Amino acid sequence: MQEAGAGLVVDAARAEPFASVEDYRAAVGRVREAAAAYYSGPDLAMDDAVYDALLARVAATEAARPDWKADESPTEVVGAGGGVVGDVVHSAPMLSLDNVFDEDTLRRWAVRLERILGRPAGGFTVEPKIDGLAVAARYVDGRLVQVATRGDGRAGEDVTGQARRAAGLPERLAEPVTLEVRGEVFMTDADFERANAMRTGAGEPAFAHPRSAAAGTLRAQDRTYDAPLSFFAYSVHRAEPPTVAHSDAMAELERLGVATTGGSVAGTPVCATVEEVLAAVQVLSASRGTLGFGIDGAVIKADQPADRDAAGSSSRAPRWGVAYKFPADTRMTRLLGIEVQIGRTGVITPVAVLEPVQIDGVTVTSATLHNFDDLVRRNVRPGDVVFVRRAGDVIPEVTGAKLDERPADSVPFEPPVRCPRCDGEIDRTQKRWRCTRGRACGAHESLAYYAARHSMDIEGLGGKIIDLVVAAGLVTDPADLYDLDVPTVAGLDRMGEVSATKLVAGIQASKGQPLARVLTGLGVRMTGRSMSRRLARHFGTMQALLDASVEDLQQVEGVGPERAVTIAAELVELAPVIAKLAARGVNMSEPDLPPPAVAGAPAAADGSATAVPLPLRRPDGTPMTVVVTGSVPGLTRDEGNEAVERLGGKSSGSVSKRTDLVVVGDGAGSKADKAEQLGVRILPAERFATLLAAFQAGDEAGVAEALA
Ligand SMILES: NC(=O)c1ccc[n+]([C@@H]2O[C@H](COP(=O)([O-])OP(=O)(O)OC[C@H]3O[C@@H](n4cnc5c(N)ncnc54)[C@H](O)[C@@H]3O)[C@@H](O)[C@H]2O)c1
Ligand SMILES: [Zn+2]
Repeated sequence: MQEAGAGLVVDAARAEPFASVEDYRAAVGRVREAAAAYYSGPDLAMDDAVYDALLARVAATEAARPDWKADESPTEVVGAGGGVVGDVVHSAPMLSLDNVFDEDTLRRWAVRLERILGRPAGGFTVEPKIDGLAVAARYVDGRLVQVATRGDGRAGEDVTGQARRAAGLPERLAEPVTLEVRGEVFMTDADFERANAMRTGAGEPAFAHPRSAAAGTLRAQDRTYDAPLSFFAYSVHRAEPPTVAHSDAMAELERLGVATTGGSVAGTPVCATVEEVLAAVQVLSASRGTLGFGIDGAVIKADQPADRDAAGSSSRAPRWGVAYKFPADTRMTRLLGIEVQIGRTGVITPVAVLEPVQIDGVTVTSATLHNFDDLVRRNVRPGDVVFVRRAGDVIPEVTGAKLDERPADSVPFEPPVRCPRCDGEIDRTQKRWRCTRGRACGAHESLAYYAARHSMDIEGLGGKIIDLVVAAGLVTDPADLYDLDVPTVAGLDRMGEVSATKLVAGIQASKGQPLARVLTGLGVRMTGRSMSRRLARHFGTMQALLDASVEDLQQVEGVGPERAVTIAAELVELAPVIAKLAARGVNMSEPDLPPPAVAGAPAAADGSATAVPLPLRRPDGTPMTVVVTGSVPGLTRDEGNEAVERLGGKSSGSVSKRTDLVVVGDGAGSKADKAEQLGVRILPAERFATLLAAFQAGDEAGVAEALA
């Protein structure tokens, strides 16, 4: 038997069965309630990840204790039994699909299909699994006469009135044919925005996310507004059995004027082998964030009618097709607060601070709320349970709130009245609010940060002078600094010729600073000094860094998916300033590190060749934690820390039991004492300088001696 629940059973292998029959029954009850809510309208009981996990545990329990199994278990019926049964009886059952969650299981599915057929299948289609609601649409003589939901798979509800408005489901076909089209009614991301604007305009609560918006709209009885809907077909049924391949039938449907999954931006490749299918699934998964509509997986189907006939279906799902589910991209979590962020150009945006939530393996702690209009329109409040979507490499967004769980004492967020950074006026004429001072709003802070000792280290460029040049309109970004000349600066209030000359010379001298400092100075969000150094060393040049993909960025130690996305977005935003800096002759590369490789020497983790193994590594290869205190001959404090990292260590500011080494130089204070108390190894600063010199010269014996 178990062909029907195959997908569930496979996933169940990873799920934990319930310990008691009571717990099992309670879970079945919760699944049924959730499915009923899911298929009947805009409200959700739980997010898909939680639902899928619960259902997997139900299936695991049934596998372990078949004697406990509930009648009509949600694992065995279409839509877990949650569909609303209507009075439109389907011409043929509308089934569910079995699920697979990884490549191996898909391969096993294909092997099983081949065994049933007694030969390899004659090709597969790979379609996007649209995250909407299934409907069947009947055309008689080319006219749309009836649209029904899936219901329990046997009979569904009549939704003709609302479905007629779905883009892609035309009133009339190009030819007067009689057929039934099946497909998914959904909302594109853009439709979702428009729908919520209409809804809140009509005084109704906003939808929480696109799928519930589509479900709510399709089943709305009396509509005071016409929220947009879309449709993609994924199958066609005619009176006579099919003779052409599924892919050809769909192309024909497209020609008749119906939108299909194959005609969408996602496309529907036809694949000869399972390996080709897997490659197509990969491509689809990678494009997930950029399609403009939500998908929750890929649907793989045997393309040939003969294969479909031979494979047949169980009562719940066909054997000739399967859904390759992608990890859920939408989760529910608590909105802890709303922060106001002011960008470099003065754009003011609300940012959601979230209770950490795992989305597709990434811990998400903050998300964009787009703009203040949206915040009002989506009716999201601090304290709400919200829906957070993270699709592909895009910055996570809050799509809406779960209104039935809103705390009684919640209050709407008060948008700022004046710019929170400079107290200036806010321009609210555009969707994206801006500080009227634009780039100048944050200029003081960003210039001070750029000039600071740990960044570009520009002597003489302190807060007062920054105020002067910003107020005079001479400088709004760091690149403008390099255009300052002595006569202009000398003409400023309280500036003499001498100090002007010194300042301009200091600014010009900073052009030679290494890339790591340029990066630090630019203040890329989610990077600090040591991360900037790691990025600079890994990529070597600014161009290589700008060209890096989000995946490339994750090759750098300490850069996870959330940080990589932010860094990539920041670099795009900074690109104009970076180009301006480069045009003014600011160095955009990291000086060569350790000397060229000697045969047989290991390559450094960052890809640069080293002659000598990194000395500040523990036996297991992880970096030693090193504190530099007091002065190291020939090095500034920052350079001392840079040197630690070059030598493979991790520099830290405070001494603890976990510190591996403390470098003690002249002027060292309490840190040296503490190191002694804790018994942490101490290296005199001169020895450290010798170590660095030996390392840079590729002198392995010298390195060993310095550390001895
Ligand atoms: N959050 C909740 O409370 C809750 C409750 C119930 C279901 N769900 C979600 O719904 C999923 C299961 O329900 P379901 O109705 O999507 O799936 P299903 O397992 O019944 O799969 C079949 C459905 O996939 C859809 N589909 C989309 N694109 C398709 C394509 N190209 N070809 C064929 N079919 C296509 C159709 O609607 C079809 O009816 C679960 O995985 C779960 O994540 C969530
Ligand atoms: Zn401002």
